[in-house]
Amino acid sequence: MQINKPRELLRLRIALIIGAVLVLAFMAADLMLLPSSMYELYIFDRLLLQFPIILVVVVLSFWRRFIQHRAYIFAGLLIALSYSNYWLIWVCWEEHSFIFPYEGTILYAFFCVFALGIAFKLALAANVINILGFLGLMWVAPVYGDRVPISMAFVSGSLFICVYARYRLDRSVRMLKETNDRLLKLSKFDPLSDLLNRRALREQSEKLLALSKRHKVSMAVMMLDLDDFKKYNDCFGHQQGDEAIKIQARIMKQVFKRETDILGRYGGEEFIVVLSDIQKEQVEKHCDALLNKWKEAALEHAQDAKHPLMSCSIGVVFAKSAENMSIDCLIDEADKALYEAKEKGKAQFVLNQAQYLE
Ligand SMILES: Nc1nc2c(ncn2[C@@H]2O[C@H](COP(=O)(O)OP(=O)(O)OP(=O)(O)O)[C@@H](O)[C@H]2O)c(=O)[nH]1
Repeated sequence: MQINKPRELLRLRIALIIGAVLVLAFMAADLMLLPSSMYELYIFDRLLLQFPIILVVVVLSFWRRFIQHRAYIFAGLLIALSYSNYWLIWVCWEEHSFIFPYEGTILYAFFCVFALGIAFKLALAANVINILGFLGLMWVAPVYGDRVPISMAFVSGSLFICVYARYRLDRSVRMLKETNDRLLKLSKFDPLSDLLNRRALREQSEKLLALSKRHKVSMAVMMLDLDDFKKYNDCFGHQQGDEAIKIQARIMKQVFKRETDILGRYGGEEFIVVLSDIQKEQVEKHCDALLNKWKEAALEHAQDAKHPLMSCSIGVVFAKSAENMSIDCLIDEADKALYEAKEKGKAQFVLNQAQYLE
């Protein structure tokens, strides 16, 4: 997914500052709880361990590749903050026989995973390391006495819920993105031919026309129409007719391969190709290629059709310069050329040069 880097960076820095402010707020609350003999130790942990760790991450956020590596950095931050808390719990117990609360560990996990956005797999890894660390701490320093088992269950359970919630969230976002991509495709592409639909065809053609005008390059618009398609449908059925439409689309994709070539279904059995920066001779070659590919396909036509094999007629308008052109007038001209091709006996192309429009 594309992200807006400056905005994402700003959002993350704000989240880090909020995190630092929260640490400060909790410091005020903790200092009310702690005996004064422990102030020095506590302030060392918060101001000389946790604050610098957060500061390092803020500084890292100015690194060019921070966005790419942010999940690893935040996972590291979560582990470092949690272990600095474990150290404080341990030293408070060892040196002052003071029972320091463990709830901060849970808060760090939720903050880093959701506010900073550590994705599921890294969140899982970091929280497993933190759970193991807490279990290890309880093993070497059973600070909470009778409450050790429930404390271990509480920390493990909370961190597990944090990771599971992240998994559900990531899954929902992924599903939403997939649905969004599908809807975007549906809104742009014709499902039968997988070519651009009429609306997207118009939008992209307008853009290509504007570019062609700016760069003063040529343009060509082709209109393709399957010959005697009604007879084909009547003879072989609508479903076979759909197959012929798919073949037409496949042939078009085989012939037009440039990234800028615009291929679309204009409606029914009519298709449009818009080309830019192309020579007239190349356009003619493309038309021959389209007609030949239909011959190679050798799709039997209805008996009363003009030709024994399925074919298409092509009307082309070629403009050396796109100046003073509009997409509508180019399509109109291509349509007239198509009519000529049909009149002349179908299975052929007629190319008109749009001189009078220049
Ligand atoms: N199978 C199928 N048929 C379609 C589709 N869209 C339009 N058609 C059919 O295409 C046929 C077009 O017929 P006409 O416009 O008379 O043209 P034609 O029979 O190809 O005759 P010429 O253009 O003169 O060669 C109609 O019978 C439509 O029902 C589609 O998506 N699938």
